[in-house]
Amino acid sequence: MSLFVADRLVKRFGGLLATDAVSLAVDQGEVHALIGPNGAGKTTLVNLISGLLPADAGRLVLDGVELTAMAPHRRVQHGLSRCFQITSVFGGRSVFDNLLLAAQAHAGSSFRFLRRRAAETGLHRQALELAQMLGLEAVLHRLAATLPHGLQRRLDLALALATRPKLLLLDEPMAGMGPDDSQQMVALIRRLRERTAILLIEHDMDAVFQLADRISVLDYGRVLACGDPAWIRAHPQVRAVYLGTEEGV
Ligand SMILES: Nc1ncnc2c1ncn2[C@@H]1O[C@H](COP(=O)(O)OP(=O)(O)OP(=O)(O)O)[C@@H](O)[C@H]1O
Repeated sequence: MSLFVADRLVKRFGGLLATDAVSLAVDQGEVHALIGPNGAGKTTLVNLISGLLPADAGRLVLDGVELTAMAPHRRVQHGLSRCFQITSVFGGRSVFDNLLLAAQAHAGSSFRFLRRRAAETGLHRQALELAQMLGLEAVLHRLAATLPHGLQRRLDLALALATRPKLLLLDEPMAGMGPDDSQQMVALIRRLRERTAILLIEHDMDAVFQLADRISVLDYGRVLACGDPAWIRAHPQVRAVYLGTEEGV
């Protein structure tokens, strides 16, 4: 059984059917990419999954738990995390403080029964572990706002991971990056799949084809095709949708 299932999701904006009975599954350890031309409905779908938008119909299930009617923060408690295109770091705090605050926010009551000192040590360890995982050890004491773009995006990712997600929604992680930063991000995301399944929305087709185990193509709010990268690359309708755009597959 799949870790995550979206089943026949529907979202209307007035007369526009932005999400037209979309079904999608993500397996444990999988990177599932969602691609499609501008306006295809990718952002709407991710907003339905994270709970920012209510669905008009359909169901969402993560690890056997029905998320459909849950508020966004409760979905996070049940293992869904989202890394936004917009940065969520506290610019005026150090990288380490950001990581510590995120670990603390998630730990919440789970450290309640530990003595204060033990709780602090546990949180410090988690913050350092996140820094190591994302290659941020060298900038731990820098103010987050002074980091170059690529490192800020990595910090964003570390903050999303602090909630120990089962499924991570990654919304254009390569946006605004040059080729070097993008390549480093690809390597990082590849390592993350050991920790969490990933639903990746990305316009950078090189990154998508390097990372995805499976790709779903959205067009006019519907899933046009879903399959492994080789199959998608050869799919005549997918090629037709992308033909003539810079994102040609
Ligand atoms: N809040 C809204 N009200 C009305 N229409 C909306 C709203 N949000 C999105 N839409 C419409 O729904 C359709 C899907 O938009 P969406 O932003 O989900 O596409 P997308 O695939 O994410 O596009 P892009 O790649 O440009 O981000 C578009 O026609 C868009 O204009």
